[in-house]
Amino acid sequence: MAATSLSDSLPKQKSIKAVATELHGLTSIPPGYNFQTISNIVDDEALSVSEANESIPTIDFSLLTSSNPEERSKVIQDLAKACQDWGFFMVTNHGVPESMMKAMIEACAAFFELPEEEKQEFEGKHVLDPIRCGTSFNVSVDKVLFWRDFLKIFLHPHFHAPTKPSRFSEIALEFSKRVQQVAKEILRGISESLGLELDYIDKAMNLENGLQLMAANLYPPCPQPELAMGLPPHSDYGLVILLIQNGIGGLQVKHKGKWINVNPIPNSIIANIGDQIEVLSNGKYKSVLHRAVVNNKDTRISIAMSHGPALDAVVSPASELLDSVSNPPAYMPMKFKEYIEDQQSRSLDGKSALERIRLATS
Ligand SMILES: O=C(O)CCC(=O)C(=O)O
Ligand SMILES: [Fe+2]
Repeated sequence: MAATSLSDSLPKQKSIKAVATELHGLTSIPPGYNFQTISNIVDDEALSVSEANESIPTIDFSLLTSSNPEERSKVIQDLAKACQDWGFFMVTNHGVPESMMKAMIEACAAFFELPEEEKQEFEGKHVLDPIRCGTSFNVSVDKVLFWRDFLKIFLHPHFHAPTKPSRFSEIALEFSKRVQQVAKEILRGISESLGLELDYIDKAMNLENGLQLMAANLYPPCPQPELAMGLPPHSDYGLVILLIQNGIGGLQVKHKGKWINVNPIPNSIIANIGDQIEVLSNGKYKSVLHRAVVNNKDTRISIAMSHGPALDAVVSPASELLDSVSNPPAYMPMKFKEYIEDQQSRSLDGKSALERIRLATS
């Protein structure tokens, strides 16, 4: 007889879509979704959302591929500044057609609309299963449930897609190729901005076999948005993450101790630096805490496209950037696959995965 794990014997956690539908018309959330019960007071400075009209910087992607050396060097400087000061930026003129971004969002919306039994076919068990849908973050360890359903798919080096809804696979294949080109060009720019060879990251991280992952997130309207949380503060694994959304806000970025609402320029793509760039740059570019808050009116969908090293690549600070006296290595080398397994199997908690490989440098 096949061994059953504990999670197999527990009742299945309902999707937030199903919970929100059942709540329709009610004014309070089930107690298990109250994020306030676990957020600690020290972090509550974190609850203050900046009133100032601050905005994450913008990078004009078309200049990254410019043949004019002055334009290129200017945008590399802008990129360096955006990575150092914010870790987040909006990418404009990226060349991914608006119709393709819309089609991808609609395909994800249609997936979440599937009957619950049909979605259950894609309920992966292991964090490295190539197609995995579920709710919250990791229900076997989450201390409270998050107001979020997700669909995670590995798109590269091997392409996977759910067989339903019917055009999902076709749309995802086209979208993933276009977005991967944008990510690769940004990573060339980041290499250059760090003073490394243009293709340093490409080679060192074996991007030919790099992991591209789609994480589609669904956040239905919530009757008590101030008590619930879509995704708690976290940084992302990977090198660079490119995110699109269905025009509804909810992403907040922590900047200088305050949460800043991200209001993207229409049709831009939001980019952020992942933990593996923090390691590779030896902390010069830091992955930045962000979270997804929910609202009581609109269903929000976001799609985060994560671009990482090959699963078996070992990520360590680039030796070219190190100096035994002034810049000793600040992170332990770690295989990307092991990093993902570690980060995804615990509860999502700030930058705790990166903390575990940080070295004392003084
Ligand atoms: O929904 C969002 O805007 C954030 C999503 C996110 O941070 C993630 O999927 O890692
Ligand atoms: Fe994230």
